[in-house]
Amino acid sequence: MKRLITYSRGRLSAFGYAFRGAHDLLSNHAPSKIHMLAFVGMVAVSWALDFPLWKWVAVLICSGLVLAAEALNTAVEYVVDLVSPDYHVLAGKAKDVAAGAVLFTAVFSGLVALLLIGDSLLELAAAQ
Ligand SMILES: Nc1ncnc2c1ncn2[C@@H]1O[C@H](COP(=O)(O)OP(=O)(O)OP(=O)(O)O)[C@@H](O)[C@H]1O
Repeated sequence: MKRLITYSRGRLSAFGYAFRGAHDLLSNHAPSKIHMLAFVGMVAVSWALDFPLWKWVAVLICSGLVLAAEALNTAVEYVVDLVSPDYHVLAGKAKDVAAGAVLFTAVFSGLVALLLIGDSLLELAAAQ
C-alpha cells in the first residue's frame, strides 16, 4: 500500500511538471500561441460546418501533433541554449531541424484542414 501511494505521488508530480512545461510553452513562446489560436479557429470552423466525428478526430490529431512538435522544438532550443550558448554550426543545425519538424506538421495539418473544409463546403453546395 505504501509503495502504491509513493508511486501515485510520483505520477502526480510528473503530471505537475508536464503542466508546468505546457504553461511555459503557451505563455512564453509566440509561435505556440499562434498554433493555439489556429486550433481554436479550426474548432470554430469545424463547429460551424457541423463536422462528423471522423473529421473532429482528424482535427484533434493534427492539432495535437503540431502542438507536440512545437513543444519538442522549444525543448531542443532550451537544451541547445544551455549546452551551446556560443555559436556552433551543429547547434544551429539542431535548432533548424527541430523547427523543420514543426514546419512539417503545420504544413501537412494545413493541407488536412483544407481537404476537410473543402469536402464539407462541396457537400453543402451539392445539398443546395
Ligand atoms: N548557438 C547557436 N549556434 C548557431 N546557430 C544558432 C545558435 N542559436 C541559434 N542559431 C540559429 O538561429 C536560428 C534562430 O534561433 P533562435 O534560438 O532565435 O530560435 P527561434 O526559431 O527564433 O526561436 P523561437 O521559436 O522562440 O522564435 C536557429 O534556427 C539557428 O539557425
